[in-house]
Amino acid sequence: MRMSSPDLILASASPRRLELLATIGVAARACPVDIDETPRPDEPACDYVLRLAREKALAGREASATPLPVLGGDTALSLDGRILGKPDSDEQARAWLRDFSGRSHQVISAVAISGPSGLLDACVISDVHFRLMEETEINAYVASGEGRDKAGSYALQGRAAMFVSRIEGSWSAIVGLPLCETAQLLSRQGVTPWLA
Ligand SMILES: Cc1cn([C@H]2C[C@H](O)[C@@H](COP(=O)(O)OP(=O)(O)OP(=O)(O)O)O2)c(=O)[nH]c1=O
Repeated sequence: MRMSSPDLILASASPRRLELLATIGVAARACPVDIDETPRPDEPACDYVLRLAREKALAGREASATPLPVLGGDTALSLDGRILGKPDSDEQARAWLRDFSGRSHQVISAVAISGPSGLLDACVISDVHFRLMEETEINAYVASGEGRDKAGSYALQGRAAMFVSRIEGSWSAIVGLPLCETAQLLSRQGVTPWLA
């Protein structure tokens, strides 16, 4: 992989989006930003993740002082009109997984890229169906710690794949960054390292 010259700045503290970008040949340099992630009253989930992705990209633009494009992303879940981010506690994670058991919820993922073409963004909604889970499985999964820093308290790319019987949408969006839409936005910002 090309390590010396990044294609863009990733306004994120999480290694996951860096790894996802690397899978499509994009080298990013991480620039962590700190923004308030509290949803506004009655804010629709897509509006919420788009707002946070844009705020991350703009905060990254200010913090990094670089001409490179700056990418922000955000992922949250929607279930019965509630927006779920990362769990506050193991107890909350267990309660959420009980809610997911035997039904579908939505994962909403946004990307925003600040670059020469302005601030471009996209929001992707995916349906994730969980099979019925036993209480012992839920307890063991939460105790594994895998879901602690993940939206909705699970990782589809990890052990939680055991519980997900089907998805309708974008796998990469569910695990943190919609790569199809990201590549299209990057092209519009003049970044196409996969063509080199
Ligand atoms: C649903 C799901 C989420 N996630 C992750 C993706 C995101 O990293 C995280 C959602 O939190 P985010 O707030 O979107 O991102 P982050 O805190 O990891 O990184 P930053 O804010 O610094 O950019 O949940 C998975 O890894 N797998 C999954 O199956």
